[in-house]
Parts: sequence; structure tokens; C-alpha cells
Amino acid sequence: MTPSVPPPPGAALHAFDDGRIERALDAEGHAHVAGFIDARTCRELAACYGDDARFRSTVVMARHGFGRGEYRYFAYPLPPVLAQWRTALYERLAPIANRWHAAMGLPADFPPAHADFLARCHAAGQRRPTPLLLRYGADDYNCLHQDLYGEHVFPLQVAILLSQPGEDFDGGEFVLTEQRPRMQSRAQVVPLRQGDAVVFAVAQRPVQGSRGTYRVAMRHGVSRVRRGRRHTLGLIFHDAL
Ligand SMILES: O=C(O)CCC(=O)C(=O)O
Ligand SMILES: [Fe+2]
Repeated sequence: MTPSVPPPPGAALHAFDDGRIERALDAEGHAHVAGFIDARTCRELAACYGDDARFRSTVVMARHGFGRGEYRYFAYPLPPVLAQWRTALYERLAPIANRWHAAMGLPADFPPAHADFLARCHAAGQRRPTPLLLRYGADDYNCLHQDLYGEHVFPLQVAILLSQPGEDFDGGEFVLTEQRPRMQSRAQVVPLRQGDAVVFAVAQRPVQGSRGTYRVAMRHGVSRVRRGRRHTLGLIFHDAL
């Protein structure tokens, strides 16, 4: 595929253009992109957490039974680099999203440009931006969940680890579970390092079985942080009601 949106600064988009991400997504429902952004960019993004003017809302997870820790949703306009990454990543993931939806018997009509998909979200009342920064301290964790915010759902999302395991924090592993029909859940840990991204299914993915394709339900979360401070950036492609 020749992307029409050039790679934005600071992110290793080439990893998306050689088919490796697509093959991993098809096989496992997630793809680990090592070294997606550099350590300096990680530190700059994590440092934004305290900048109130950038955010539309703050969620204290314990208040909602979501876990322990905090996250903040960015306000529009997004910081330019996030807007560029969101646009460029969407364009690379939309063909995969369409193929997955077709395989699952769902509408496979995600437009090639993110602006057109956002216009669809906004017309349905999903107008609030969903990119977020998460912050965890010792004993914090994120319960298994699905980031669904309305009728319009783009089936893939991206998380980027901004802190360095073993230095900034211990524990706090990124966990994915999948549940096949009539089977117990299977967990996978993605061993992210600082600056790594994980692309993963928001809620479900197609799996090819001997009797055709079936849907597997996916959830993600974070195990307990044992020490230190952990920051993550989340990029979700649908907006929220
Ligand atoms: O902190 C994490 O690694 C998980 C973040 C998350 O739930 C998300 O980006 O949707
Ligand atoms: Fe999430």
C-alpha cells in the first residue's frame, strides 16, 4: 500500500507499511511495534499530564470501578503530533478494519480518510475526542475492558507505553484476553518497553476455524503496578458520545 498521508514526525510508521502489523493482527489480534517513538517524545508526552488546558475530562478509575489510577481525555484541537499520528495510523488500519468487518459479517465501509470517519461519528452525536493519557502509581491497575463509546466503533486501537519498565516502574503489564465461543478466556501479556506501541482489537476479531470464521471477544487491561509511575498514551479512532 502507498500511504497518501506521509509518516508524521517522531513515529516509526514504516512498520505498518510492510505487512508485518497486518499479519500479527490476523494471527493474534494484536501487534507489538517496538520503538514506535523515542524516549524523549515519551517524556514530553508524559509531562503533558499536568497541563489542565489540554484535557476535556479526568477519570479517577476507582470511582467507577474501572481499577485504580487516573486518565485524562485530550480536548480538541489535539496536540498536532497526536492528530497527525491518529490520521496516519487510521489510514493504515482502515483496510484491515474493513477486511475484519467483512469476515465477521459486519458493515465493511470504513472510509479511507480519518476525517470522513470522524464526520460519521460526529453526525451520530459522538463528538468528544477519545485520545487519552493514563497515569498509574504503585498498586494501580486497569480492569479488563473494551473502549466502546457509542454506536460507531473502529475495531482497532493503539496504546504506547511512555515509561520504562524496570526503571520507572515494575509490574503494570499490558494484558489482553480473548474469549472464543463456548471456551474459557485466554490471556496474553505484551512485553512493552518505553516507546513501544501495541495495536489491538477494541472488542472483537475474526478467527478462521475449520467450519468458517467466528468472532472472538477481546478485552485489555493492565496488571498491578508494583512500584513507581507508569504513563501510557491511548489512541482510539472513534469519538465518544
Ligand atoms: O495503560 C495501558 O497500557 C492501557 C491503556 C488503555 O486502556 C487504552 O489505551 O485504551
Ligand atoms: Fe483501554
